[in-house]
Amino acid sequence: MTDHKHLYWHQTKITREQRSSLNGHKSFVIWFSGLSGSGKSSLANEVERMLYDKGFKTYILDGDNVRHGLNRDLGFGISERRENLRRIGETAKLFIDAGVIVLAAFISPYHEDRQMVYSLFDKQEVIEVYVKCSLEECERRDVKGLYTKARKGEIRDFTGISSPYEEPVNPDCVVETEVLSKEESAKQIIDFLIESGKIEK
Ligand SMILES: Nc1ncnc2c1ncn2[C@@H]1O[C@H](COP(=O)(O)OS(=O)(=O)O)[C@@H](OP(=O)(O)O)[C@H]1O
Ligand SMILES: Nc1ncnc2c1ncn2[C@@H]1O[C@H](COP(=O)(O)OP(=O)(O)O)[C@@H](O)[C@H]1O
Repeated sequence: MTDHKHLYWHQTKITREQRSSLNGHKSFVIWFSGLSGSGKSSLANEVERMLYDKGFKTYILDGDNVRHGLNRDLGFGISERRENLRRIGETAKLFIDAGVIVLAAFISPYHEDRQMVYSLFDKQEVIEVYVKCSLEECERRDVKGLYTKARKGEIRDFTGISSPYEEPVNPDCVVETEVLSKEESAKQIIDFLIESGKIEK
């Protein structure tokens, strides 16, 4: 374990409040959790486009992309998924401090790990979105052909097949991507952000 007792927190001259005020909006994280193929990336991109069009500063953190760089050393075992989310949480925190709205799209399959990530933030800084779609439909979509490979035993610990997905217990939004179009799903989230006072119209 690294010894942190000789580290000191440096207070910056420009505060988060000043950055928010310059941007003209609050910063927070929208955390999209759901099975592979449930629609996390598509939805995060659609919501980002809508926010961008309204002039908000945004950034997407996405499972596949982050695992190409920052988390390229991590696999899909229980402890590696946990470390994956911890690093992403800390990264999201930096973006929030910078005044940016973060859209985080990660399977984040374990209840305990999601709680660990959310505990890094103030309660009002995190919105949990459950991107809900049945395993059958995700497999039917099989966007990247991963379910076929997982069924053949070519991918270990694949969520929904050989690794668990624990549904969010009390999410702020449940988006049913099997029923709604991409645009309707994104609009549901934008409406929630407005109703909950996170953004103005
Ligand atoms: N074993 C296994 N299980 C699940 N997913 C796998 C696996 N191996 C590779 N992939 C690809 O990695 C993407 C999920 O990464 P995440 O960082 O979101 O996963 S996690 O939150 O740490 O569980 C996931 O992306 P999405 O399909 O966008 O969810 C897959 O493309
Ligand atoms: N309401 C919806 N929201 C998001 N994606 C949807 C929706 N309806 C259908 N889809 C489709 O489901 C697939 C989801 O893929 P993707 O966004 O990569 O999922 P994930 O990031 O969860 O793996 C895309 O082909 C997308 O067009």
